[in-house]
Amino acid sequence: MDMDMLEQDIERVLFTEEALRTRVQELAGQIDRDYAGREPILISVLRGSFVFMADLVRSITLPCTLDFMAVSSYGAGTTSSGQVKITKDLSESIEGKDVIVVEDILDSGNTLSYLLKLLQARHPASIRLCTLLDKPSRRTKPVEADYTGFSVDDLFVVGYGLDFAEKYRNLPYIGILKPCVYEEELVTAD
Ligand SMILES: O=P(O)(O)OC[C@H]1O[C@H](OP(=O)(O)OP(=O)(O)O)[C@H](O)[C@@H]1O
Ligand SMILES: Nc1nc2[nH]cnc2c(=O)[nH]1
Ligand SMILES: [Mg+2]
Repeated sequence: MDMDMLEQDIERVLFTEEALRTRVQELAGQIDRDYAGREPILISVLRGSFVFMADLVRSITLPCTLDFMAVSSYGAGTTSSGQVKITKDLSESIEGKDVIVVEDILDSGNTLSYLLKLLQARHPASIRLCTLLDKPSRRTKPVEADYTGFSVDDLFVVGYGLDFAEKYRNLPYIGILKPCVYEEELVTAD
């Protein structure tokens, strides 16, 4: 599947490459100011946040370190199973550190409420959440981000790390899929 074929599945672009670049740079600027004199550790929640993380850290000018954690609750569909699975834990201790959790999207809050609790129990000096996208209307768990790129309506979005059935993560922008794409996937899944 080449990029042209991926593009054909997109109904509408919500955030262009340019809009994402500008906003990610602004978030990095806020983090630079808020953490001046400190050395935060940024934790990317895989897989969705890998593109955002890569762009964000390259715009942060402070010394910082990185780690990765893999969590999954969506399976192949567009709704959360509600069960969060840790498929890869951190490589380093976060005790006494200033942690910034980096996510692509905050939706029901299931993933983050589970993860933030788990990380709090490891006694970091501080913990903040930076999410590129927030869908506040979908929240079932009380999670709030400290840094938010954009708020979005209740639409299933793909691209810039975000997938549908593991595809579309490599699109450089964020958009919504044509309804026929979901229908095809449902037929294939039967
Ligand atoms: O607020 P929630 O309703 O929990 O949804 C948000 C989470 O769902 C997606 O991850 P997913 O579990 O699909 O795994 P992925 O990152 O590997 O795509 C997304 O990357 C967030 O981590
Ligand atoms: N790709 C994708 N994953 C999600 N996980 C939670 N919400 C979303 C969404 O809108 N798109
Ligand atoms: Mg994720």
